[in-house]
Amino acid sequence: MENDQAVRLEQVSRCYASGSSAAVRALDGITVGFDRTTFTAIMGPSGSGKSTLLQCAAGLDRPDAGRVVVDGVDLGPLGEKALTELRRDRIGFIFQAFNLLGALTAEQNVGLPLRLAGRRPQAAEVRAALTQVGLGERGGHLPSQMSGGQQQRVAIARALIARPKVLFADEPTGALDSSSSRTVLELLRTLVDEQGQTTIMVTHDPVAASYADRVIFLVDGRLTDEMHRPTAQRVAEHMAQLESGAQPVGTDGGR
Ligand SMILES: Nc1ncnc2c1ncn2[C@@H]1O[C@H](COP(=O)(O)OP(=O)(O)OP(=O)(O)O)[C@@H](O)[C@H]1O
Repeated sequence: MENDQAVRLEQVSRCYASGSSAAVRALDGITVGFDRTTFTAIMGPSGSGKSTLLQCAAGLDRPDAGRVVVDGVDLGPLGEKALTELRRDRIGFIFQAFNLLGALTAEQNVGLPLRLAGRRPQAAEVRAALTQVGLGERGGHLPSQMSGGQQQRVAIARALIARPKVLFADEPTGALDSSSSRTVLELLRTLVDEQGQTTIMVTHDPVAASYADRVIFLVDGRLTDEMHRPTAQRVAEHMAQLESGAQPVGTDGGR
C-alpha cells in the first residue's frame, strides 16, 4: 500500500531548542500517509505543529527522529545537494505571502524554477502553466499590477511548472479575501480532480479545509483525528472542540 502514497511520515518527531526553557516538541511521533491524487488539509490550534509537519514532509526541515518518504524516496539518508534536487524535481510549494519576485513579470516568475534547474523555459510551457491557472493573458504583468488572488495563482503556476509529484501549500488563502480565496481553492480542487495533483495544505479556515478530501487534526504535535469528505460546518465544530479542550466527537477516528 505504501506505493500508493505520495508522502509518508513514520514516527516523525521534531524538537526546537528554546533558550533556557525546555525544548519545544513541535512534532511528537507522527505517523501518517498521503495517498496519491488526493487533497489533504492539515488543521489544529495555533502552535500545534502544522507548519513543522509540512516543512518536514516537504524536505525543507529535517526531523530529529523518524522517517519521511516522498515519492518512494527516504529523505533521511539524502545529503543537502540530493535533497535540494529532490525538492526541485518532485515538490511544489506555495506560501501565504505568495513569495513572487517583485521585479519579475508573471512569466519570468513562473519560468524561474526551470532556470534554477539549468533549463531555458520555453515560452509555450510558461504560457500553458499560466493558462492552467486562468492567467494566460497576464504573463507580462508585474506582481504589483495584480490582485492578491492573481499573485497566488501565479505562485501556483510557478509551483507546478516542473510537474511536481506533490504540491504543499502553507495557508495559501491566509492573505486573501473570501472571493479570491474561493477562486484559489477551486483551482487547487480542479488540479486534483483533473490532473491528479496530490496536494497537502495547512489552513486555519474550515471553508478552505472543506475543499479537501480529508482533514487531519494536530494537537500538541500529535495527530488526534481525521475527517473524510469534510464540510466547513463539521470542521468548524471539531476545531471548536479541540480549542476548548473538550473530547472531540464526530470524526472518522484515527488510522
Ligand atoms: N524555528 C523554531 N524555533 C523554535 N520553536 C519553533 C520554531 N518553529 C516552530 N517552533 C515551535 O514549535 C511549535 C509548533 O510550531 P508550528 O509553527 O509548526 O505550529 P503551527 O500549528 O503551524 O502554528 P500556527 O497555526 O500558529 O502557524 C510551536 O510551539 C512553535 O513555537
